[in-house]
Amino acid sequence: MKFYIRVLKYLSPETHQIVLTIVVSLLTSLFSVVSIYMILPLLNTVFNNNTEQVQTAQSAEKASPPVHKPRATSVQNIIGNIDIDSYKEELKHAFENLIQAETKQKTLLNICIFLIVVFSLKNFFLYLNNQLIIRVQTKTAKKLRDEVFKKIIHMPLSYFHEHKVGTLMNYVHHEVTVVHDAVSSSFVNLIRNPLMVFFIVVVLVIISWKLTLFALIISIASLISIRFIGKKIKSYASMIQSRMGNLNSKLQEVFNGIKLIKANSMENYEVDRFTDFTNEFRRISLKSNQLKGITGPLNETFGVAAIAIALWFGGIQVFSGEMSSVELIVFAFALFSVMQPVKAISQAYTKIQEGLGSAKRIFKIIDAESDLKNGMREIESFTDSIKLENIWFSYHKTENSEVLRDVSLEIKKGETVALVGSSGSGKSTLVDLILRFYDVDKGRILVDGYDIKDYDLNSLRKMFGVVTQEVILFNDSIAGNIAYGTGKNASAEEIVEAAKIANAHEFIEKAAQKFDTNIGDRGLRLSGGQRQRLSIARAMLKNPPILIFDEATSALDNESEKLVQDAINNAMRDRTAIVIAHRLSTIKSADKIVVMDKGKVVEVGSHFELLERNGIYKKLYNMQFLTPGDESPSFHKLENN
Ligand SMILES: Nc1ncnc2c1ncn2[C@@H]1O[C@H](COP(=O)(O)OP(=O)(O)OP(=O)(O)O)[C@@H](O)[C@H]1O
Repeated sequence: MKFYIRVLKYLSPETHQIVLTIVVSLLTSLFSVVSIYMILPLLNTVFNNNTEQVQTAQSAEKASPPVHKPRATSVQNIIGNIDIDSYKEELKHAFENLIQAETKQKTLLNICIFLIVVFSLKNFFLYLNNQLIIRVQTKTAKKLRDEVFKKIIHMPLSYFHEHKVGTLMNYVHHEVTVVHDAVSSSFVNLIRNPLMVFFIVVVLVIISWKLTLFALIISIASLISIRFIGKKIKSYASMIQSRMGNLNSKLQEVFNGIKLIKANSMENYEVDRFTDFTNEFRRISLKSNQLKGITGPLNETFGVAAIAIALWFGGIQVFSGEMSSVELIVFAFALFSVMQPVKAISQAYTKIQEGLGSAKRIFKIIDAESDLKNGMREIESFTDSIKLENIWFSYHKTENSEVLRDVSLEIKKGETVALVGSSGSGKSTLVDLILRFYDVDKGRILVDGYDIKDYDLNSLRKMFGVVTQEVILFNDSIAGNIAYGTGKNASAEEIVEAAKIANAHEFIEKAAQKFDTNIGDRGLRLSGGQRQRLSIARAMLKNPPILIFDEATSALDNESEKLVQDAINNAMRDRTAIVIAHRLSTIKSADKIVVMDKGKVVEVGSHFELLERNGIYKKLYNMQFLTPGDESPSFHKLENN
């Protein structure tokens, strides 16, 4: 219920539209019922051939054996002071006055015209009603979708490690759609259909309260059984929902790693895994649909049973002269008409339950607290240094899982600091902590003397330009890709200038539409080195005081590497830079080389100081450059320098 109220709160700004929807629902229901009730005078007029003069329902009734008095008494006995029969008579009179004409034929014509008008109005209001519901429902879904996306995108990086991409996509897409459907179902089945049922029941009671009572008992039995099945369906539905998340993740994983799959001829293996998955998915869908399928036939069986009992009981009343045969026909028709909304109401329970389940999951996302608290301090420029003071960090927050242990380091403005060390020694993690993708467990990181936790995250990250090995490019023009993330409208000149610094200008000029060339989905139409240089150009346009290069050249061939390395050297001029590199050749000229091993800083010094120290750096250096038969040009380059 709590969640239902919360979903309703999303609708609350649309109060005027909701009120209008209710009014139109009322009119729709009213006209639907009037159109059913109109059949009574129509049948009376058509079936009564005895007189030339107007044959009204009342006169038809009067022509039948006297039945009202004993019935009126019995109704009064049961419903106290309410004299239903006299209301019924008044209603009939009102109708008859409206349609009565001098001849039977004219009366019939009036009835038919009235019928067309009433049905037209009913359908007009039905259309209006549906349109109003769609407006509110799509607005609610849009609001929810925007909010979920906004929340997710602002969550810290750790959140994305904990949640599969497919599951997150499922929240934004599928779960919101389920709530969207539940909203319309709520409007129709909590407002329009109940009103419709109410009005039809009034008609039924007017015709025969006894028959109505029978039908009501059957309806209640039907509702109870549907409710029971609804619960089962709900649990299957949420199971399918979570599997849908897995499906998205699975597809994402496979298509992103398509190169790896093909290189290892793993297509068939992936097909088998996918087939296992779809088999399981089908099994659950089948079970859920088996249950869903029972709902319809069960409803109809109960509905038909209600009508059959009503007809049997009504027939006996007609035999005993308590009601006319025309009334019985209209009663059966009205009862049949009430079945559809009752059925919809009973099925709505399942739909609304599914919607509430999705709403619950969506609100869990919306309410998720980010463990990275934003600071208030703005940082306009980098003036002094970055200091890491005895920092400890672990991804899993369990004992002995620390990735960084008691790391202290100072990076002064204008310095180029290189991080080296074996794979998994914690270099990238250290950089991620400086960017505050995660918070340190112990110790602190200071930028210009203030803890980075005190800074506003956006303003802190504006100080950095990051170039990583995996370059993320979008399906946009080259210029658009370079300008991404600058937060300003970069001029064409600025973009060209950035491209020049990044050694990218030459290949861009050769492209079909130069800077306007679309680079295709994820930049696949570019070589690795070109992508790297675009990424450097992007960092240059942002013009940050501190640059971070994470393995920026490790995936390139020697020619590309040289171009990218030159671009990096250009970019680093007059800037503070943190460089992570596996190839030691690329960081030889760094002011400070920090050697990391198993999460600790083990050596710090210049290239030659570290070689002299004869420690881990020397070992790494020997491994990379002095292997017999190593023809690495990097080696020659280093030695020639
Ligand atoms: N998101 C993560 N969740 C859990 N553990 C992680 C995560 N990222 C990295 N690690 C672990 O932290 C340790 C340090 O990883 P990190 O990427 O910082 O090392 P690295 O020195 O940059 O390695 P490489 O040179 O191979 O990139 C490794 O043991 C790695 O498995």
